[in-house]
Amino acid sequence: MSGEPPDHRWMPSELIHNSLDIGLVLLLTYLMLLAIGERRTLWMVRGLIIVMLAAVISEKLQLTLLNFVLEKLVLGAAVAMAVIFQGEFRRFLELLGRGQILKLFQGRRPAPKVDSVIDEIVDAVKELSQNRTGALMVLETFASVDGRVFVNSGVPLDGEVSKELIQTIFQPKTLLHDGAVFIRGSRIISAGVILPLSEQTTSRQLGTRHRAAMGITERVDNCLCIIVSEETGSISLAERGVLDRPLTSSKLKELLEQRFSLLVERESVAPAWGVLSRTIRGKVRNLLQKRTVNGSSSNSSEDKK
Ligand SMILES: Nc1ncnc2c1ncn2[C@@H]1O[C@H](COP(=O)(O)OP(=O)(O)OP(=O)(O)O)[C@@H](O)[C@H]1O
Repeated sequence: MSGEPPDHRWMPSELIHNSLDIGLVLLLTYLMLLAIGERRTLWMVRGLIIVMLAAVISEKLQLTLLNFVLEKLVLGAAVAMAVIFQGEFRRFLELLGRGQILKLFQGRRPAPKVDSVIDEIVDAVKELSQNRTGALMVLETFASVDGRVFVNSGVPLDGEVSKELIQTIFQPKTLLHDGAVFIRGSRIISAGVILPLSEQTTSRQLGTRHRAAMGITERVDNCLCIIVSEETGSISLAERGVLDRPLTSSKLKELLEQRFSLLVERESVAPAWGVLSRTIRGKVRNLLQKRTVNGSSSNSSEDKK
């Protein structure tokens, strides 16, 4: 009869059906977690699952307003995560399509540890200093550095930070030894980078390598510069336009552990966040530039009139 209220009681078959449904969703989620395999990302996915469960419970308890809010939250979070983890989704779907889903259960290349990245840099600096090989390194810290601040962005490398790679780059016979190396997290992004020089008057001992380190750190707050002097082998660290020198390698390690560790962890644990934020910032910048160009062209056409 159409006038009868709907029966909200769960039938056994409905219960079995729902359990199967939930079981399959959990299995799919588990496979996704294996595909993602990063600690902070796992927390985010777990957070989403908790919100989803809360939405289901609020629906069962007929808390209409709460359920409405939670459903919208789940939808928004799911869309955001699809954007953030597009790489992981692609990997998951690729493995599924190729019938290689078992690969998810095999170990992934371990993310580089913060300490090991700093150790590699400090070991390289120590040897460069002992051999009196000049070196200049820009290290991104708490946010990404806009490459346009460099006078010349050098040669792209995108290699894992290692003592051997850093030492090789700065050998005087290599084509890349002139200029700075740019390090983001555990990656050497580029070499042969030309930095803007500082206008500050410095000690006569300090030439353009040190002025370049001061110049970039004056302009960019979220970076550090390590300098190894070719003349004296002394180690310096530049931050916000100020040189801390001379440093021992153990002091350098201590300073890097205080300042550099966060970024390395961020890049190795949740690389997708970095990519997403850079993409969004790039899009906003392009949009603003377009608006400025449109604004100035419409102004000039009005002027002509
Ligand atoms: N603007 C710059 N950006 C990046 N690297 C630079 C820049 N200017 C100079 N360099 C690097 O510094 C080297 C020259 O160092 P210079 O001798 O002038 O400096 P310094 O501060 O006295 O260092 P050192 O103590 O090693 O001699 C260049 O060969 C080049 O590799």
